[in-house]
Amino acid sequence: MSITQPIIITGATGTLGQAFRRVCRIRGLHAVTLDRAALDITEASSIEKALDHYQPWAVVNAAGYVRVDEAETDYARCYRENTTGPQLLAAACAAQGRQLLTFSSDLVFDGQQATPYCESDAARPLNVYGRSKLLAEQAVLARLPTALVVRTSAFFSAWDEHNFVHHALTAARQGEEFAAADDLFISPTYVPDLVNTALDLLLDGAHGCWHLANQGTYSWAELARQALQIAGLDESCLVPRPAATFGWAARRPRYSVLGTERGPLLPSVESGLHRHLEDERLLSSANPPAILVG
Ligand SMILES: NC(=O)C1=CN([C@@H]2O[C@H](COP(=O)(O)OP(=O)(O)OC[C@H]3O[C@@H](n4cnc5c(N)ncnc54)[C@H](OP(=O)(O)O)[C@@H]3O)[C@@H](O)[C@H]2O)C=CC1
Ligand SMILES: Cc1cn([C@H]2C[C@H](O)[C@@H](COP(=O)(O)OP(=O)(O)O[C@H]3O[C@@H](C)C(=O)[C@@H](O)[C@H]3O)O2)c(=O)[nH]c1=O
Repeated sequence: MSITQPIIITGATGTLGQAFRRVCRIRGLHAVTLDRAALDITEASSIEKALDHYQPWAVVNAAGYVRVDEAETDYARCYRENTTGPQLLAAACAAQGRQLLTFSSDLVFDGQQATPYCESDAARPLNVYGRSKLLAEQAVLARLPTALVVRTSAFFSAWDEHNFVHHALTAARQGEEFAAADDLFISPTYVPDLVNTALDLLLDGAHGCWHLANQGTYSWAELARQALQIAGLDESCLVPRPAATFGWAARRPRYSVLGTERGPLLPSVESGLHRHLEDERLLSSANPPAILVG
């Protein structure tokens, strides 16, 4: 790669896209984030135009369709954004000799296992979103075997408000009840850890499927409880409930904890929660560090 060539990041308006922009800035990596208008991943001509214009050494696909329940009925859009998009990106990167990093999910698994899922474990999704992600993995690696496909899960970060931990903390601070599933077990993932490690792997030329999530097995209710405990908030607002009582449209695996046969690369969930709360404190202070803002 030439140092004048950037990384281009799709999905500029989303949680992951914004986190990549921040981390690249912090690390001094030359990166350009592109929103849907600048690069629509479902349009081959839009991809080609962006690649020709920026001549990136790598493309990070942070775009996707994440509304797991709506996907059950909005499946055409879900497949277009989660499967067709990555497939077109992989074909374009293969044609032009560029590297690609794209993201998949713990929801490719059916939850029948009782031990953490590794990269080589059989994937059998239970819902439309999970199927769209599994099809994407297969399509991407078939077209571009050197692509880096990262399976990850259950984002949390203080860098935006669109996540479960933020909602739990906000409810507790406002003295409102917060119901959380106590029978779905997941791998919560602190977005800055994910982004830093995914970039390390990309820079190292890693390829194939990797599981990246913070270490620990949590139900959603346990995740909320630990966040409240670390924040020193009253836990009485927390209402642990079985998932079946939420009336979600999409089935979810009972257990989708991500392990890895490549060696764990991310620290514990507890460490991520401490840093989430520290970031919150810094961002709400009178003079937040410039590097953390925007
Ligand atoms: N959130 C989570 O807990 C997890 C997420 N993931 C994966 O991480 C990725 C990012 O998720 P997250 O940041 O949470 O998602 P967000 O919903 O926050 O962001 C999705 C982004 O994708 C963009 N986008 C959608 N369709 C297109 C398109 N056709 N062309 C260009 N951009 C498009 C959206 O743009 P616009 O604003 O225009 O709609 C938005 O910027 C996804 O692949 C998701 O499956 C994996 C595991 C867990
Ligand atoms: C808002 C809220 C959610 N939940 C549950 C529902 C859900 O299972 C979980 C998180 O809610 P969400 O709908 O945000 O996430 P959900 O769609 O289940 O989670 C997934 O997102 C997709 C994109 C992924 O790829 C997965 O890794 C996973 O994180 O927490 C509660 O228990 N209480 C609440 O108040």
